[in-house]
Amino acid sequence: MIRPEFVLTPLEMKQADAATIAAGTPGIDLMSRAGRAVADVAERVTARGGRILVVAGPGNNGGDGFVAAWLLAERGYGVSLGLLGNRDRLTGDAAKASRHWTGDIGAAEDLPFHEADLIIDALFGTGLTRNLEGAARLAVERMNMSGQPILAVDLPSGIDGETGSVWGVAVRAARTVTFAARKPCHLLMPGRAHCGPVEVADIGISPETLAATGADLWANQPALWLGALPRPGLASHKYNRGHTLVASGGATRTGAARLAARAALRIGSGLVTVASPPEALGVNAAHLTAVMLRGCDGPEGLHTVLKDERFNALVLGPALGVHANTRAMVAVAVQARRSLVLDADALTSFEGLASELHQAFRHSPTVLTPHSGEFNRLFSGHSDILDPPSKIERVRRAAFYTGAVVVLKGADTVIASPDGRAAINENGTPYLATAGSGDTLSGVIAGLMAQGVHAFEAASAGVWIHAAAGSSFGPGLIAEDLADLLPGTLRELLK
Ligand SMILES: NC(=O)C1=CN([C@@H]2O[C@H](COP(=O)(O)OP(=O)(O)OC[C@H]3O[C@@H](n4cnc5c(N)ncnc54)[C@H](O)[C@@H]3O)[C@@H](O)[C@H]2O)[C@@H](O)CC1
Ligand SMILES: Nc1ncnc2c1ncn2[C@@H]1O[C@H](COP(=O)(O)OP(=O)(O)O)[C@@H](O)[C@H]1O
Ligand SMILES: [K+]
Repeated sequence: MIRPEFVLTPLEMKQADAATIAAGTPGIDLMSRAGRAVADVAERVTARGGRILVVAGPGNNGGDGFVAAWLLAERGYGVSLGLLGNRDRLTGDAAKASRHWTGDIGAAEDLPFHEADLIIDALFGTGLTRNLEGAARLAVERMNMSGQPILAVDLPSGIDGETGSVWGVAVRAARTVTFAARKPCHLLMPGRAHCGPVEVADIGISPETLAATGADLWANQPALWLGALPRPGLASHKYNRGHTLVASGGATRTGAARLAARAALRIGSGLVTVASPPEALGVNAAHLTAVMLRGCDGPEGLHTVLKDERFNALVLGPALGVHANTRAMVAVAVQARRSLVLDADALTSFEGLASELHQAFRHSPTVLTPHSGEFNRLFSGHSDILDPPSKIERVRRAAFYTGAVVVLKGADTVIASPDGRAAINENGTPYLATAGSGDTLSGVIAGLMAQGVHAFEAASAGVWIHAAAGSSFGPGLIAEDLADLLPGTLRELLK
């Protein structure tokens, strides 16, 4: 069984470093292994004898750079090293590492970047806490302007390790080597776009040590939830594969619900019904086949429909309309304690009214699927939720506040549970940015919950499967395609 991949914050990484050192591995050994891993990648991508420039900073990231520089010189490369600041100011392991380097030391910003076959960026790693200015900024700008390939040590300098944001300016790396585990910046935008492919080098920090930091953030990959995916048994029948109900908008706003409904059916919900306002029954009937249809007039109608206990998962929101009636339907659904996915209008209807959702979902499995516009509208005025610089923290706080699993969609979708677990998704494609794609996602998640998958696993699996389906199609993707791409994606996953 493949382990789910932990993503460690810089602080947790520091704890794991410290624990490893306390258990008997000297810090300089960790640095030597880190530097060697960098040298190994550099060697792999640069022809023997090529010109390599190492840009070293004043902390331990620079220390890794010194190790890589002397190893590469030993292996026959033409290595030049530039340091930001003064050699005498280096301390600790970085000072120790620098003693191996017997060549000249130039100024970081003055290296002949255009002549490099490879630039190694060891300026800053996880220790960066303020904007790049002066020589540091110049060094980064010149590296980027050179057009030569840059190998980033741990992370591209100028990127914040925890949030993935840019401290004024940041290296655009061709590839990145990080140590022990990826950090949030390798998955979150814009950091991810600065990294290129990221390799994780083993520097002797054990998986147990990583886990002991209490990390509860993962890369959203099948290992995180594959075991929770439903597989129908020999004796399964449609009634024990769940029944998903999707509320439709009015007569001119019915497509979104059908997209969600078809996705719920494709992901394996045994039955799916569209709950339609009376005036939209005709148009819905004209477009539905395997998906069933039922009249449902507003909150009272929903209350009546939900008397049938077999409807065990609900989608509310896609094209439902932004008004008090939508809020009332959410209240009915919460009262009925069904698995619930709230998207689009069901979220926007609570603009400025998020306090009505405080702990509203703690008693029933609920997933909220806002994009960033919906998220900001929903929590407007809640600076404790909107202000943290880390997207992960914002989503976690929204989950704590509402008692729901929250999926903040985008190129770097983050899924967080009220219990603190969180995952970052990375298998999407910009072709998913198309009308109705989010409606499909809500159907996928609800369809999984209908089959008994817990909210966090349903949300994480749903996001990944939706993204994999979209990625398998690529250019020209429209939301109508997505549901029909689910079987291929599922087939791969479940084989
Ligand atoms: N034992 C460990 O902790 C290990 C750490 N490793 C490396 O150590 C790195 C972290 O090292 P550090 O914590 O020393 O941090 P960094 O090396 O990332 O940077 C901190 C240094 O940069 C300076 N600085 C910060 N912002 C600046 C700015 N805007 N302008 C100019 N100077 C600035 C700080 O004063 C400090 O000297 C990791 O990214 C990784 O590369 C690896 O060697 C593996 C082992
Ligand atoms: N650049 C991108 N890369 C990957 N996925 C994306 C990107 N942009 C949007 N998506 C995904 O596309 C979907 C769009 O959802 P949403 O904005 O709700 O669309 P709609 O309201 O039209 O249904 C989400 O799953 C989101 O994560
Ligand atoms: K770096």
